[in-house]
Amino acid sequence: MRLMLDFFRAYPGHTVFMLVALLLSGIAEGIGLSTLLPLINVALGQDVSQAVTGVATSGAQRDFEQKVLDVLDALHIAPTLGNMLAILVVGVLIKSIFLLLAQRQVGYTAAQVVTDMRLAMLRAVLRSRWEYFLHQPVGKLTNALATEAQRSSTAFVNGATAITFFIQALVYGAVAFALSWRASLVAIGAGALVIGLSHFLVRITRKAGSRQTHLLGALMANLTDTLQSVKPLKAMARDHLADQALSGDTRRLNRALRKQVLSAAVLDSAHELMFTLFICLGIWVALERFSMALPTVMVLVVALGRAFSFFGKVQKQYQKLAQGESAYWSMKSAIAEASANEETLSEGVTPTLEQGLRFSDVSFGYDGHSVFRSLDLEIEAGCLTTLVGPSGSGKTTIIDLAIGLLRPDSGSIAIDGVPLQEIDLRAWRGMIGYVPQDTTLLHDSILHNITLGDPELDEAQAESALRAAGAWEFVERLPQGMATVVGERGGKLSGGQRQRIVIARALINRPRLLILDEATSALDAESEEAVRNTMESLKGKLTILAISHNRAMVQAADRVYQMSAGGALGLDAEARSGLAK
Ligand SMILES: Nc1ncnc2c1ncn2[C@@H]1O[C@H](COP(=O)(O)OP(=O)(O)OP(=O)(O)O)[C@@H](O)[C@H]1O
Repeated sequence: MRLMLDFFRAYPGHTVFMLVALLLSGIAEGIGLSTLLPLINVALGQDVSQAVTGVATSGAQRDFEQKVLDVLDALHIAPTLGNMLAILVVGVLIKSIFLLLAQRQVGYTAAQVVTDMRLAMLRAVLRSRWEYFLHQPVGKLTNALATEAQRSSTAFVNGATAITFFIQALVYGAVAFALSWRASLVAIGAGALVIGLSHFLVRITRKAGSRQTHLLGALMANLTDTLQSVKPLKAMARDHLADQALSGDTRRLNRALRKQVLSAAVLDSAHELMFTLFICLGIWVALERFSMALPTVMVLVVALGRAFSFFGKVQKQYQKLAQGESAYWSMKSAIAEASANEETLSEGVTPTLEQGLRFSDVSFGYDGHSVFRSLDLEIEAGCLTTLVGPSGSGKTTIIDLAIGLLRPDSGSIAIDGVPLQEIDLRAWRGMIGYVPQDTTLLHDSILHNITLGDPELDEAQAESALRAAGAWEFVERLPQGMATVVGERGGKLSGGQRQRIVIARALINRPRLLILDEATSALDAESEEAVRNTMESLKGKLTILAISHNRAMVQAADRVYQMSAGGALGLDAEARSGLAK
Protein backbone atom coordinates (compact mmCIF):
# COMPACT_ATOMS: atom_id res chain seq x y z
CA MET A 1 0.00 0.00 0.00
CA ARG A 2 3.11 2.24 0.04
CA LEU A 3 2.36 2.79 -3.63
CA MET A 4 -1.12 4.15 -2.85
CA LEU A 5 0.28 6.55 -0.24
CA ASP A 6 2.78 7.75 -2.81
CA PHE A 7 -0.01 8.39 -5.31
CA PHE A 8 -2.18 10.09 -2.70
CA ARG A 9 0.67 12.47 -1.88
CA ALA A 10 1.20 13.18 -5.59
CA TYR A 11 -2.51 13.68 -6.40
CA PRO A 12 -4.19 14.93 -3.17
CA GLY A 13 -7.16 16.61 -4.95
CA HIS A 14 -7.99 13.51 -7.01
CA THR A 15 -7.67 11.37 -3.87
CA VAL A 16 -10.03 13.45 -1.75
CA PHE A 17 -12.63 13.42 -4.52
CA MET A 18 -12.32 9.67 -4.96
CA LEU A 19 -12.50 8.88 -1.23
CA VAL A 20 -15.49 11.19 -0.63
CA ALA A 21 -17.38 9.63 -3.57
CA LEU A 22 -16.56 6.15 -2.26
CA LEU A 23 -17.70 6.99 1.26
CA LEU A 24 -20.96 8.49 0.01
CA SER A 25 -21.56 5.45 -2.13
CA GLY A 26 -20.92 3.24 0.90
CA ILE A 27 -23.34 5.27 3.04
CA ALA A 28 -26.04 5.06 0.33
CA GLU A 29 -25.55 1.32 0.14
CA GLY A 30 -25.76 1.03 3.93
CA ILE A 31 -29.02 2.97 4.00
CA GLY A 32 -30.57 0.72 1.36
CA LEU A 33 -29.29 -2.34 3.15
CA SER A 34 -30.63 -1.33 6.56
CA THR A 35 -34.18 -1.72 5.26
CA LEU A 36 -33.51 -5.37 4.50
CA LEU A 37 -34.58 -6.86 7.86
CA PRO A 38 -37.91 -4.99 8.16
CA LEU A 39 -38.39 -5.72 4.47
CA ILE A 40 -38.05 -9.49 4.95
CA ASN A 41 -40.40 -9.40 7.91
CA VAL A 42 -42.98 -7.57 5.83
CA ALA A 43 -42.43 -10.02 2.99
CA LEU A 44 -42.91 -12.96 5.33
CA GLY A 45 -46.23 -11.43 6.37
CA GLN A 46 -45.17 -10.65 9.95
CA ASP A 47 -46.26 -7.43 11.56
CA VAL A 48 -43.08 -5.46 11.73
CA SER A 49 -43.76 -4.16 15.24
CA GLN A 50 -44.52 -7.71 16.42
CA ALA A 51 -41.48 -9.16 14.78
CA VAL A 52 -39.44 -6.65 16.68
CA THR A 53 -40.71 -8.07 19.96
CA GLY A 54 -40.56 -11.70 18.72
CA VAL A 55 -39.26 -14.39 21.10
CA ALA A 56 -36.11 -15.33 19.23
CA THR A 57 -35.22 -11.75 18.35
CA SER A 58 -32.28 -10.50 20.34
CA GLY A 59 -32.01 -7.04 21.87
CA ALA A 60 -29.55 -5.83 19.22
CA GLN A 61 -31.77 -6.99 16.37
CA ARG A 62 -34.79 -5.35 18.00
CA ASP A 63 -32.85 -2.10 18.50
CA PHE A 64 -31.60 -2.15 14.95
CA GLU A 65 -34.99 -2.77 13.42
CA GLN A 66 -36.68 -0.31 15.76
CA LYS A 67 -34.16 2.38 14.80
CA VAL A 68 -34.87 1.80 11.14
CA LEU A 69 -38.62 2.04 11.82
CA ASP A 70 -38.14 5.21 13.93
CA VAL A 71 -36.23 6.87 11.11
CA LEU A 72 -38.96 5.89 8.62
CA ASP A 73 -41.57 7.23 11.02
CA ALA A 74 -39.72 10.53 11.43
CA LEU A 75 -39.64 10.82 7.64
CA HIS A 76 -43.39 10.00 7.47
CA ILE A 77 -42.72 6.89 5.43
CA ALA A 78 -44.97 3.96 6.22
CA PRO A 79 -43.02 0.64 6.64
CA THR A 80 -44.81 -1.01 3.73
CA LEU A 81 -43.23 -3.50 1.34
CA GLY A 82 -43.41 -1.01 -1.56
CA ASN A 83 -41.79 1.82 0.40
CA MET A 84 -38.98 -0.35 1.70
CA LEU A 85 -38.28 -1.83 -1.70
CA ALA A 86 -38.20 1.72 -3.07
CA ILE A 87 -35.67 2.76 -0.39
CA LEU A 88 -33.53 -0.27 -1.27
CA VAL A 89 -33.59 0.58 -4.98
CA VAL A 90 -32.92 4.30 -4.39
CA GLY A 91 -30.05 3.37 -2.05
CA VAL A 92 -28.48 1.16 -4.70
CA LEU A 93 -29.09 3.84 -7.36
CA ILE A 94 -27.37 6.56 -5.31
CA LYS A 95 -24.57 4.15 -4.46
CA SER A 96 -24.08 3.39 -8.17
CA ILE A 97 -23.93 7.10 -9.06
CA PHE A 98 -21.26 7.85 -6.45
CA LEU A 99 -19.39 4.68 -7.36
CA LEU A 100 -19.41 5.75 -10.99
CA LEU A 101 -18.04 9.16 -10.04
CA ALA A 102 -15.33 7.54 -7.90
CA GLN A 103 -14.39 5.07 -10.65
CA ARG A 104 -14.28 7.83 -13.24
CA GLN A 105 -11.90 9.72 -10.96
CA VAL A 106 -9.77 6.60 -10.56
CA GLY A 107 -9.64 6.17 -14.35
CA TYR A 108 -8.67 9.81 -14.92
CA THR A 109 -6.01 9.65 -12.21
CA ALA A 110 -4.63 6.41 -13.67
CA ALA A 111 -4.36 8.03 -17.13
CA GLN A 112 -2.68 11.04 -15.51
CA VAL A 113 -0.28 8.73 -13.67
CA VAL A 114 0.89 7.06 -16.92
CA THR A 115 1.27 10.39 -18.70
CA ASP A 116 3.13 12.07 -15.83
CA MET A 117 5.47 9.12 -15.33
CA ARG A 118 6.26 8.86 -19.04
CA LEU A 119 6.96 12.59 -19.30
CA ALA A 120 9.04 12.60 -16.11
CA MET A 121 11.10 9.66 -17.37
CA LEU A 122 11.60 11.16 -20.83
CA ARG A 123 12.60 14.58 -19.47
CA ALA A 124 14.89 13.14 -16.82
CA VAL A 125 16.71 10.95 -19.35
CA LEU A 126 16.95 13.65 -22.03
CA ARG A 127 18.32 16.15 -19.51
CA SER A 128 20.85 13.77 -18.02
CA ARG A 129 24.61 14.04 -18.43
CA TRP A 130 25.96 12.48 -21.61
CA GLU A 131 28.17 9.98 -19.79
CA TYR A 132 25.13 8.78 -17.81
CA PHE A 133 22.93 8.67 -20.92
CA LEU A 134 25.49 6.57 -22.79
CA HIS A 135 25.18 3.82 -20.19
CA GLN A 136 21.39 3.58 -20.50
CA PRO A 137 20.21 0.76 -22.80
CA VAL A 138 17.60 2.11 -25.23
CA GLY A 139 15.42 -0.98 -24.65
CA LYS A 140 15.31 -0.26 -20.92
CA LEU A 141 13.97 3.20 -21.61
CA THR A 142 11.42 1.89 -24.14
CA ASN A 143 10.30 -0.73 -21.65
CA ALA A 144 9.90 1.84 -18.89
CA LEU A 145 7.85 4.14 -21.13
CA ALA A 146 5.69 1.42 -22.65
CA THR A 147 5.33 -1.33 -20.04
CA GLU A 148 6.36 -0.07 -16.62
CA ALA A 149 4.30 3.13 -16.83
CA GLN A 150 1.24 1.11 -17.86
CA ARG A 151 1.79 -1.49 -15.12
CA SER A 152 2.20 1.31 -12.54
CA SER A 153 -1.11 2.82 -13.55
CA THR A 154 -2.84 -0.57 -13.46
CA ALA A 155 -1.40 -1.13 -9.97
CA PHE A 156 -2.91 2.21 -8.93
CA VAL A 157 -6.32 1.15 -10.33
CA ASN A 158 -6.01 -2.13 -8.40
CA GLY A 159 -5.20 -0.24 -5.20
CA ALA A 160 -8.13 2.12 -5.68
CA THR A 161 -10.46 -0.80 -6.42
CA ALA A 162 -9.20 -2.51 -3.24
CA ILE A 163 -10.17 0.63 -1.29
CA THR A 164 -13.62 0.62 -2.95
CA PHE A 165 -14.19 -2.99 -1.97
CA PHE A 166 -12.85 -2.33 1.52
CA ILE A 167 -15.39 0.46 2.08
CA GLN A 168 -18.19 -1.77 0.79
CA ALA A 169 -17.03 -4.60 3.02
CA LEU A 170 -17.10 -2.20 5.99
CA VAL A 171 -20.68 -1.14 5.17
CA TYR A 172 -21.90 -4.74 5.07
CA GLY A 173 -19.85 -5.53 8.16
CA ALA A 174 -21.40 -2.56 10.01
CA VAL A 175 -24.97 -3.69 9.17
CA ALA A 176 -24.12 -7.22 10.34
CA PHE A 177 -22.53 -5.77 13.47
CA ALA A 178 -25.67 -3.80 14.30
CA LEU A 179 -27.68 -6.99 14.00
CA SER A 180 -25.43 -9.28 16.02
CA TRP A 181 -22.05 -8.10 17.21
CA ARG A 182 -21.11 -11.58 18.48
CA ALA A 183 -21.79 -13.26 15.17
CA SER A 184 -19.97 -10.42 13.40
CA LEU A 185 -16.91 -10.69 15.65
CA VAL A 186 -16.71 -14.43 14.99
CA ALA A 187 -17.12 -13.74 11.26
CA ILE A 188 -14.42 -11.04 11.31
CA GLY A 189 -12.10 -13.47 13.08
CA ALA A 190 -12.85 -16.11 10.45
CA GLY A 191 -12.31 -13.60 7.63
CA ALA A 192 -8.99 -12.46 9.11
CA LEU A 193 -7.94 -16.12 9.36
CA VAL A 194 -8.76 -16.76 5.68
CA ILE A 195 -6.92 -13.63 4.58
CA GLY A 196 -3.96 -14.37 6.83
CA LEU A 197 -3.76 -17.98 5.59
CA SER A 198 -3.77 -16.91 1.97
CA HIS A 199 -1.34 -13.99 2.35
CA PHE A 200 1.58 -16.18 1.29
CA LEU A 201 -0.04 -16.24 -2.19
CA VAL A 202 0.23 -12.44 -2.30
CA ARG A 203 3.91 -12.73 -1.41
CA ILE A 204 4.46 -15.24 -4.23
CA THR A 205 2.75 -12.85 -6.66
CA ARG A 206 4.83 -9.90 -5.46
CA LYS A 207 8.01 -11.87 -6.05
CA ALA A 208 6.81 -12.99 -9.50
CA GLY A 209 5.95 -9.35 -10.31
CA SER A 210 9.44 -8.13 -9.35
CA ARG A 211 10.98 -10.86 -11.44
CA GLN A 212 8.81 -9.86 -14.40
CA THR A 213 9.88 -6.23 -14.05
CA HIS A 214 13.53 -7.25 -14.02
CA LEU A 215 13.22 -9.76 -16.88
CA LEU A 216 11.13 -7.46 -19.07
CA GLY A 217 13.74 -4.70 -18.71
CA ALA A 218 16.53 -7.09 -19.69
CA LEU A 219 14.52 -8.62 -22.54
CA MET A 220 13.62 -5.27 -24.05
CA ALA A 221 17.21 -4.02 -23.78
CA ASN A 222 18.47 -7.17 -25.56
CA LEU A 223 15.70 -7.07 -28.11
CA THR A 224 16.39 -3.46 -29.11
CA ASP A 225 20.12 -4.12 -29.45
CA THR A 226 19.47 -7.24 -31.51
CA LEU A 227 16.96 -5.61 -33.82
CA GLN A 228 19.37 -2.75 -34.47
CA SER A 229 22.04 -5.14 -35.64
CA VAL A 230 19.88 -7.73 -37.32
CA LYS A 231 21.29 -7.21 -40.83
CA PRO A 232 24.82 -8.52 -40.13
CA LEU A 233 23.34 -11.34 -38.04
CA LYS A 234 21.14 -12.45 -40.93
CA ALA A 235 23.91 -11.92 -43.48
CA MET A 236 26.22 -14.25 -41.53
CA ALA A 237 23.44 -16.74 -40.69
CA ARG A 238 23.91 -16.03 -36.98
CA ASP A 239 20.36 -14.97 -36.25
CA HIS A 240 19.86 -18.24 -34.33
CA LEU A 241 22.34 -16.98 -31.70
CA ALA A 242 20.18 -13.92 -31.05
CA ASP A 243 17.13 -16.16 -31.09
CA GLN A 244 18.69 -18.40 -28.41
CA ALA A 245 19.57 -15.47 -26.15
CA LEU A 246 16.16 -13.86 -26.51
CA SER A 247 14.19 -17.08 -26.12
CA GLY A 248 16.05 -17.80 -22.83
CA ASP A 249 14.82 -14.47 -21.41
CA THR A 250 11.33 -15.07 -22.79
CA ARG A 251 11.13 -18.53 -21.17
CA ARG A 252 12.21 -17.13 -17.79
CA LEU A 253 9.53 -14.46 -18.16
CA ASN A 254 7.00 -17.14 -18.96
CA ARG A 255 7.89 -19.01 -15.74
CA ALA A 256 7.35 -15.83 -13.68
CA LEU A 257 4.00 -15.28 -15.41
CA ARG A 258 2.88 -18.85 -14.70
CA LYS A 259 3.68 -18.43 -11.00
CA GLN A 260 1.64 -15.25 -10.93
CA VAL A 261 -1.34 -16.81 -12.73
CA LEU A 262 -1.25 -19.89 -10.50
CA SER A 263 -1.14 -17.94 -7.24
CA ALA A 264 -4.06 -15.73 -8.44
CA ALA A 265 -6.13 -18.81 -9.33
CA VAL A 266 -5.32 -20.56 -6.03
CA LEU A 267 -6.31 -17.43 -4.11
CA ASP A 268 -9.65 -17.34 -5.95
CA SER A 269 -10.52 -20.95 -5.22
CA ALA A 270 -9.23 -20.89 -1.65
CA HIS A 271 -11.33 -17.81 -0.83
CA GLU A 272 -14.52 -19.29 -2.23
CA LEU A 273 -14.06 -22.58 -0.45
CA MET A 274 -13.10 -21.17 2.95
CA PHE A 275 -15.73 -18.40 2.96
CA THR A 276 -18.51 -20.87 1.99
CA LEU A 277 -17.35 -23.19 4.75
CA PHE A 278 -17.47 -20.45 7.38
CA ILE A 279 -20.87 -19.17 6.23
CA CYS A 280 -22.41 -22.68 6.36
CA LEU A 281 -20.93 -23.16 9.80
CA GLY A 282 -22.29 -19.75 10.85
CA ILE A 283 -25.83 -20.57 9.62
CA TRP A 284 -25.77 -23.86 11.50
CA VAL A 285 -24.53 -22.26 14.74
CA ALA A 286 -27.01 -19.34 14.49
CA LEU A 287 -30.04 -21.55 13.83
CA GLU A 288 -29.21 -24.63 15.88
CA ARG A 289 -27.18 -23.28 18.78
CA PHE A 290 -28.48 -19.75 19.29
CA SER A 291 -32.01 -20.31 17.87
CA MET A 292 -31.87 -16.98 16.07
CA ALA A 293 -34.88 -15.81 14.02
CA LEU A 294 -34.74 -16.86 10.37
CA PRO A 295 -35.13 -13.32 8.93
CA THR A 296 -32.22 -12.15 11.10
CA VAL A 297 -30.05 -15.09 10.00
CA MET A 298 -30.96 -14.39 6.37
CA VAL A 299 -29.94 -10.73 6.64
CA LEU A 300 -26.79 -11.73 8.53
CA VAL A 301 -25.91 -14.23 5.80
CA VAL A 302 -26.43 -11.60 3.11
CA ALA A 303 -24.49 -8.93 5.02
CA LEU A 304 -21.66 -11.16 6.23
CA GLY A 305 -21.53 -13.10 2.98
CA ARG A 306 -21.15 -9.87 1.04
CA ALA A 307 -18.63 -8.54 3.60
CA PHE A 308 -16.61 -11.76 3.20
CA SER A 309 -16.82 -11.56 -0.53
CA PHE A 310 -15.66 -7.92 -0.54
CA PHE A 311 -12.77 -8.66 1.83
CA GLY A 312 -11.78 -11.46 -0.52
CA LYS A 313 -11.93 -9.02 -3.43
CA VAL A 314 -9.80 -6.55 -1.46
CA GLN A 315 -7.14 -9.21 -1.11
CA LYS A 316 -7.37 -10.16 -4.78
CA GLN A 317 -6.95 -6.54 -5.86
CA TYR A 318 -4.09 -6.19 -3.41
CA GLN A 319 -2.50 -9.25 -4.98
CA LYS A 320 -2.74 -7.58 -8.40
CA LEU A 321 -1.31 -4.38 -6.96
CA ALA A 322 1.60 -6.37 -5.53
CA GLN A 323 2.22 -7.81 -8.99
CA GLY A 324 2.51 -4.40 -10.69
CA GLU A 325 4.01 -2.43 -7.81
CA SER A 326 7.60 -3.34 -8.65
CA ALA A 327 7.20 -1.67 -12.06
CA TYR A 328 6.25 1.57 -10.33
CA TRP A 329 9.23 1.50 -7.95
CA SER A 330 11.57 0.50 -10.74
CA MET A 331 10.42 3.42 -12.88
CA LYS A 332 10.49 5.84 -9.95
CA SER A 333 14.04 4.91 -9.08
CA ALA A 334 15.08 5.22 -12.75
CA ILE A 335 13.55 8.72 -12.85
CA ALA A 336 15.26 9.67 -9.59
CA GLU A 337 18.60 8.33 -10.82
CA ALA A 338 18.35 10.19 -14.14
CA SER A 339 17.26 13.39 -12.35
CA ALA A 340 20.26 13.13 -10.02
CA ASN A 341 22.43 13.04 -13.15
CA GLU A 342 20.86 16.13 -14.73
CA GLU A 343 23.18 18.51 -16.57
CA THR A 344 23.19 22.17 -15.63
CA LEU A 345 22.72 23.95 -18.94
CA SER A 346 21.19 27.41 -18.68
CA GLU A 347 23.57 29.15 -16.32
CA GLY A 348 26.49 31.37 -17.18
CA VAL A 349 27.76 33.61 -19.94
CA THR A 350 26.15 33.63 -23.41
CA PRO A 351 28.94 32.69 -25.84
CA THR A 352 29.90 34.66 -28.93
CA LEU A 353 32.49 32.66 -30.93
CA GLU A 354 34.19 35.66 -32.45
CA GLN A 355 37.77 34.56 -31.92
CA GLY A 356 37.54 30.81 -31.54
CA LEU A 357 37.59 27.75 -29.37
CA ARG A 358 40.80 26.81 -27.57
CA PHE A 359 41.82 23.60 -25.80
CA SER A 360 44.74 24.26 -23.42
CA ASP A 361 46.63 21.43 -21.75
CA VAL A 362 43.52 19.23 -21.79
CA SER A 363 43.64 15.65 -20.48
CA PHE A 364 40.75 13.25 -20.66
CA GLY A 365 40.02 9.58 -20.04
CA TYR A 366 36.97 7.31 -19.83
CA ASP A 367 36.64 5.44 -16.53
CA GLY A 368 40.29 6.03 -15.70
CA HIS A 369 41.55 5.01 -19.20
CA SER A 370 43.40 7.98 -20.64
CA VAL A 371 42.52 8.98 -24.21
CA PHE A 372 44.89 11.95 -24.41
CA ARG A 373 47.03 14.11 -22.17
CA SER A 374 48.08 17.78 -22.40
CA LEU A 375 46.17 18.45 -25.58
CA ASP A 376 46.47 21.92 -27.14
CA LEU A 377 44.17 22.79 -29.99
CA GLU A 378 42.85 25.93 -31.58
CA ILE A 379 39.69 26.14 -33.65
CA GLU A 380 39.78 29.59 -35.12
CA ALA A 381 36.50 31.40 -35.74
CA GLY A 382 35.48 31.53 -39.40
CA CYS A 383 37.96 28.78 -40.40
CA LEU A 384 37.67 25.11 -41.32
CA THR A 385 39.68 22.96 -38.91
CA THR A 386 40.03 19.29 -39.77
CA LEU A 387 41.07 16.53 -37.37
CA VAL A 388 42.66 13.43 -38.83
CA GLY A 389 44.15 10.43 -37.08
CA PRO A 390 43.81 6.72 -36.52
CA SER A 391 40.69 5.11 -35.19
CA GLY A 392 40.42 5.35 -31.41
CA SER A 393 42.84 8.28 -31.14
CA GLY A 394 40.17 10.49 -29.58
CA LYS A 395 38.75 12.63 -32.42
CA THR A 396 35.08 12.18 -31.48
CA THR A 397 36.04 12.71 -27.84
CA ILE A 398 37.44 16.14 -28.76
CA ILE A 399 34.13 17.02 -30.37
CA ASP A 400 32.16 15.84 -27.32
CA LEU A 401 34.41 17.99 -25.13
CA ALA A 402 33.90 21.00 -27.42
CA ILE A 403 30.10 20.61 -27.27
CA GLY A 404 30.28 20.32 -23.47
CA LEU A 405 28.88 16.76 -23.44
CA LEU A 406 32.04 15.68 -21.62
CA ARG A 407 34.20 17.62 -19.15
CA PRO A 408 38.00 17.46 -19.24
CA ASP A 409 39.81 15.78 -16.36
CA SER A 410 42.25 18.69 -16.37
CA GLY A 411 43.16 21.69 -18.49
CA SER A 412 40.71 24.16 -19.96
CA ILE A 413 38.45 24.60 -22.95
CA ALA A 414 37.50 28.21 -23.66
CA ILE A 415 35.28 30.05 -26.11
CA ASP A 416 36.69 33.51 -26.87
CA GLY A 417 38.71 33.19 -23.67
CA VAL A 418 35.71 32.24 -21.46
CA PRO A 419 36.05 28.77 -19.90
CA LEU A 420 33.32 26.36 -21.03
CA GLN A 421 32.21 25.71 -17.44
CA GLU A 422 31.26 29.41 -17.17
CA ILE A 423 29.26 29.33 -20.43
CA ASP A 424 25.49 28.90 -20.81
CA LEU A 425 25.65 25.47 -22.44
CA ARG A 426 22.12 25.61 -23.85
CA ALA A 427 22.97 28.85 -25.66
CA TRP A 428 26.30 27.37 -26.81
CA ARG A 429 24.67 24.22 -28.20
CA GLY A 430 22.04 26.39 -29.88
CA MET A 431 24.89 27.84 -31.96
CA ILE A 432 26.09 24.42 -33.12
CA GLY A 433 25.12 22.44 -36.21
CA TYR A 434 26.18 18.83 -35.61
CA VAL A 435 26.52 16.04 -38.15
CA PRO A 436 27.30 12.75 -36.39
CA GLN A 437 29.09 9.68 -37.68
CA ASP A 438 25.89 7.63 -37.45
CA THR A 439 23.37 9.12 -39.85
CA THR A 440 20.23 7.35 -38.65
CA LEU A 441 17.10 9.25 -39.71
CA LEU A 442 13.61 9.42 -38.22
CA HIS A 443 10.89 7.34 -39.88
CA ASP A 444 9.28 10.49 -41.33
CA SER A 445 9.45 12.83 -44.32
CA ILE A 446 12.68 14.41 -45.52
CA LEU A 447 11.24 17.80 -44.56
CA HIS A 448 10.56 16.65 -40.99
CA ASN A 449 14.02 15.10 -40.79
CA ILE A 450 15.52 18.49 -41.63
CA THR A 451 13.29 20.79 -39.54
CA LEU A 452 12.75 18.21 -36.73
CA GLY A 453 9.25 19.66 -36.40
CA ASP A 454 10.50 23.17 -35.50
CA PRO A 455 7.49 25.39 -36.40
CA GLU A 456 9.79 28.34 -37.11
CA LEU A 457 11.41 26.55 -40.05
CA ASP A 458 9.69 26.40 -43.43
CA GLU A 459 10.06 24.53 -46.74
CA ALA A 460 12.06 27.33 -48.37
CA GLN A 461 14.66 27.18 -45.60
CA ALA A 462 14.74 23.39 -45.88
CA GLU A 463 15.31 23.66 -49.64
CA SER A 464 18.21 26.06 -49.27
CA ALA A 465 19.74 23.82 -46.56
CA LEU A 466 19.38 20.84 -48.92
CA ARG A 467 21.03 22.82 -51.73
CA ALA A 468 23.90 23.82 -49.42
CA ALA A 469 24.35 20.17 -48.43
CA GLY A 470 24.43 19.07 -52.09
CA ALA A 471 21.22 17.06 -51.61
CA TRP A 472 18.68 19.08 -53.52
CA GLU A 473 19.24 17.30 -56.81
CA PHE A 474 18.34 13.84 -55.55
CA VAL A 475 15.49 15.08 -53.33
CA GLU A 476 13.97 16.97 -56.25
CA ARG A 477 13.97 13.78 -58.31
CA LEU A 478 12.00 11.81 -55.68
CA PRO A 479 8.29 11.43 -56.62
CA GLN A 480 7.17 13.24 -53.48
CA GLY A 481 10.19 15.50 -53.10
CA MET A 482 10.67 16.70 -49.53
CA ALA A 483 7.46 14.92 -48.47
CA THR A 484 9.05 11.52 -49.19
CA VAL A 485 9.08 9.29 -46.11
CA VAL A 486 12.58 7.91 -45.60
CA GLY A 487 11.61 4.58 -43.99
CA GLU A 488 12.67 3.03 -40.69
CA ARG A 489 15.93 4.73 -39.62
CA GLY A 490 16.17 6.22 -43.12
CA GLY A 491 16.50 2.75 -44.66
CA LYS A 492 14.98 3.81 -48.01
CA LEU A 493 17.90 6.15 -48.74
CA SER A 494 21.53 5.33 -49.45
CA GLY A 495 24.23 6.06 -46.87
CA GLY A 496 25.45 9.08 -48.85
CA GLN A 497 21.93 10.45 -49.27
CA ARG A 498 21.29 10.09 -45.54
CA GLN A 499 24.53 11.94 -44.78
CA ARG A 500 23.48 14.87 -46.95
CA ILE A 501 20.07 15.05 -45.28
CA VAL A 502 21.80 15.18 -41.90
CA ILE A 503 24.15 17.90 -43.14
CA ALA A 504 21.10 19.89 -44.32
CA ARG A 505 19.55 19.41 -40.85
CA ALA A 506 22.69 20.86 -39.29
CA LEU A 507 22.78 23.81 -41.70
CA ILE A 508 19.13 24.87 -41.55
CA ASN A 509 19.55 26.60 -38.18
CA ARG A 510 22.39 28.74 -39.58
CA PRO A 511 24.88 27.55 -36.95
CA ARG A 512 27.92 29.57 -35.86
CA LEU A 513 29.88 26.34 -35.44
CA LEU A 514 29.37 23.42 -37.80
CA ILE A 515 30.71 20.10 -36.55
CA LEU A 516 31.12 17.24 -39.00
CA ASP A 517 32.11 13.89 -37.49
CA GLU A 518 33.13 11.72 -40.47
CA ALA A 519 30.20 13.34 -42.21
CA THR A 520 31.53 12.89 -45.73
CA SER A 521 32.70 9.29 -45.53
CA ALA A 522 29.78 7.84 -47.52
CA LEU A 523 29.73 10.42 -50.29
CA ASP A 524 30.59 9.73 -53.92
CA ALA A 525 33.08 11.96 -55.70
CA GLU A 526 30.37 14.24 -57.06
CA SER A 527 28.55 14.78 -53.76
CA GLU A 528 31.85 15.12 -51.98
CA GLU A 529 32.76 17.88 -54.40
CA ALA A 530 29.39 19.52 -53.71
CA VAL A 531 29.97 19.38 -49.94
CA ARG A 532 33.50 20.65 -50.38
CA ASN A 533 32.20 23.62 -52.39
CA THR A 534 29.63 24.19 -49.66
CA MET A 535 32.37 24.18 -47.02
CA GLU A 536 34.48 26.56 -49.10
CA SER A 537 31.52 28.90 -49.47
CA LEU A 538 30.68 28.67 -45.76
CA LYS A 539 34.24 29.37 -44.64
CA GLY A 540 34.42 32.84 -43.20
CA LYS A 541 30.69 32.89 -42.53
CA LEU A 542 30.85 30.20 -39.87
CA THR A 543 33.38 28.10 -38.02
CA ILE A 544 33.74 24.48 -39.11
CA LEU A 545 35.29 21.63 -37.17
CA ALA A 546 35.49 18.41 -39.13
CA ILE A 547 36.77 14.92 -38.52
CA SER A 548 37.58 13.55 -41.90
CA HIS A 549 40.03 11.41 -43.80
CA ASN A 550 38.47 12.69 -46.92
CA ARG A 551 40.96 14.41 -49.20
CA ALA A 552 38.50 17.15 -50.07
CA MET A 553 37.94 18.09 -46.44
CA VAL A 554 41.66 18.03 -45.74
CA GLN A 555 42.40 20.14 -48.81
CA ALA A 556 39.70 22.67 -48.01
CA ALA A 557 40.90 23.00 -44.38
CA ASP A 558 42.62 26.10 -43.06
CA ARG A 559 44.21 23.99 -40.37
CA VAL A 560 44.65 20.25 -40.00
CA TYR A 561 45.40 18.52 -36.70
CA GLN A 562 46.92 15.10 -36.82
CA MET A 563 45.98 12.94 -33.86
CA SER A 564 48.44 10.23 -32.98
CA ALA A 565 47.54 6.84 -31.57
CA GLY A 566 48.38 5.95 -28.00
CA GLY A 567 46.60 8.81 -26.38
CA ALA A 568 49.06 11.64 -27.01
CA LEU A 569 48.23 14.43 -29.38
CA GLY A 570 50.78 16.02 -31.63
CA LEU A 571 50.25 19.04 -33.79
CA ASP A 572 52.41 17.77 -36.55
CA ALA A 573 53.17 20.66 -38.92
CA GLU A 574 54.86 18.51 -41.54
CA ALA A 575 52.18 15.90 -41.60
CA ARG A 576 49.62 18.65 -41.74
CA SER A 577 51.09 20.32 -44.78
CA GLY A 578 51.61 16.91 -46.35
CA LEU A 579 47.96 16.00 -45.82
CA ALA A 580 46.70 19.32 -47.07
CA LYS A 581 48.44 18.98 -50.41
N1 LIG B 1 31.72 6.13 -23.81
C1 LIG B 1 32.94 5.60 -23.77
N2 LIG B 1 33.31 4.88 -22.70
C2 LIG B 1 34.55 4.36 -22.62
N3 LIG B 1 35.47 4.48 -23.58
C3 LIG B 1 35.17 5.19 -24.67
C4 LIG B 1 33.89 5.77 -24.83
N4 LIG B 1 33.87 6.42 -26.02
C5 LIG B 1 35.09 6.22 -26.58
N5 LIG B 1 35.88 5.49 -25.78
C6 LIG B 1 37.27 5.11 -26.02
O1 LIG B 1 38.01 6.31 -26.17
C7 LIG B 1 38.94 6.21 -27.21
C8 LIG B 1 38.73 7.36 -28.22
O2 LIG B 1 37.46 7.19 -28.83
P1 LIG B 1 36.95 8.16 -29.96
O3 LIG B 1 35.61 7.73 -30.35
O4 LIG B 1 37.11 9.57 -29.49
O5 LIG B 1 38.01 7.89 -31.10
P2 LIG B 1 37.99 8.34 -32.64
O6 LIG B 1 39.37 8.85 -32.90
O7 LIG B 1 36.87 9.26 -32.87
O8 LIG B 1 37.76 6.95 -33.33
P3 LIG B 1 37.06 6.62 -34.76
O9 LIG B 1 37.86 7.28 -35.82
O10 LIG B 1 37.15 5.15 -34.83
O11 LIG B 1 35.66 7.13 -34.65
C9 LIG B 1 38.75 4.84 -27.83
O12 LIG B 1 39.79 4.00 -27.33
C10 LIG B 1 37.43 4.37 -27.33
O13 LIG B 1 37.43 3.00 -27.10
